[in-house]
Amino acid sequence: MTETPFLSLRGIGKTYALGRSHFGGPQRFLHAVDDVTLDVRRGETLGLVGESGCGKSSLARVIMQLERPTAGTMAMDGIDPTQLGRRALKDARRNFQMIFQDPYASLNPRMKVRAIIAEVLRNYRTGSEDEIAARVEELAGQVGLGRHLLDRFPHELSGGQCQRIGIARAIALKPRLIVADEPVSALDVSIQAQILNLIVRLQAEMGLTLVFVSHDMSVVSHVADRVAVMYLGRIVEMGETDAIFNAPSHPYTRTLLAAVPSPTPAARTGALSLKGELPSPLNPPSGCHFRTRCPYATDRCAAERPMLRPIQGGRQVACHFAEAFPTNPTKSFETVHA
Ligand SMILES: Nc1ncnc2c1ncn2[C@@H]1O[C@H](COP(=O)(O)OP(=O)(O)OP(=O)(O)O)[C@@H](O)[C@H]1O
Repeated sequence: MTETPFLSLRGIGKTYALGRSHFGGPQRFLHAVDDVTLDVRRGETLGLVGESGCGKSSLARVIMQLERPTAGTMAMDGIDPTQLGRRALKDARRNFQMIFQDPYASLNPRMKVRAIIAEVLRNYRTGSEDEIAARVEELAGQVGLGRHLLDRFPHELSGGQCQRIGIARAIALKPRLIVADEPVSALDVSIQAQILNLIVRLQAEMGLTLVFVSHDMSVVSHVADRVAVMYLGRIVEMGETDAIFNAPSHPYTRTLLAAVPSPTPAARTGALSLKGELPSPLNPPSGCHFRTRCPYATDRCAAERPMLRPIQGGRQVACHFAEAFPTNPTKSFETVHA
């Protein structure tokens, strides 16, 4: 029997209504997330990658129920959180927490670290004041935050230390799922590995299901079991991390891998460089959203949206020509339309 995934998204969409342009005309809608279907297994780490503006954060916020989806259904540990009222949603939130990109912005500057971490525990009435105080110390130890820092204010701490506080808050209620939205991209490169290692260690120790959002393929390769690549609101490729890195199938995935400084040699062979600007999500190209930047696009790509579908090698790809692309990356792309 196959295991029920911890998180299931089916046809999830998030559309923002933007009002009319300066010149009048019809109301404009921005499809930040467009028909996303995916599963995340219990205890698995799914990396969500794509360039800025592709909808990663919008999808993360929808999963966290910080925003409601405008289309589709979802299930989290068997319940559909979009159907919960405010009180039930607050209860359910114990089980899913978020780590934010900007560690300073997500912390109250007027509170000491001890109170910042305790706040989450008090909100959920997890115990007496003594128990909460003890739990704060325990959490500080778990995330590698020196106890002497608990009586400081956020502005007295480094970015890495602030992110450790953000992580302590996220794990305080022993959640089952964490969504980490670019958790290291605001940090010094020298600190990034420490924070990544901390997240990976906690994920393993706590058996967490983790959705890890990043624009950086090399960061994702360190943490994710599987990777979903997003482009203009849609998933274009999804599969095991090794498979994606060793033999990326979608032309967009290849362009992302080309930007990775020291990828596996196999991934680099046949890598493409991205041409042109990201089209406006207000007016995405017809058919395949990627076609305007794809060297292999044909008339079919403008006329027909490629759906995400399984191909050889245990991955799903949204490209009409996925089979034609060499799974052996030492073969050239020029063979695609030969
Ligand atoms: N509240 C909002 N109202 C209107 N448009 C929005 C809103 N939030 C996001 N968008 C738009 O939705 C699109 C996707 O944004 P989103 O932040 O989800 O992408 P992203 O991949 O996470 O990018 P970044 O890494 O820059 O945050 C962008 O065009 C963005 O301008």
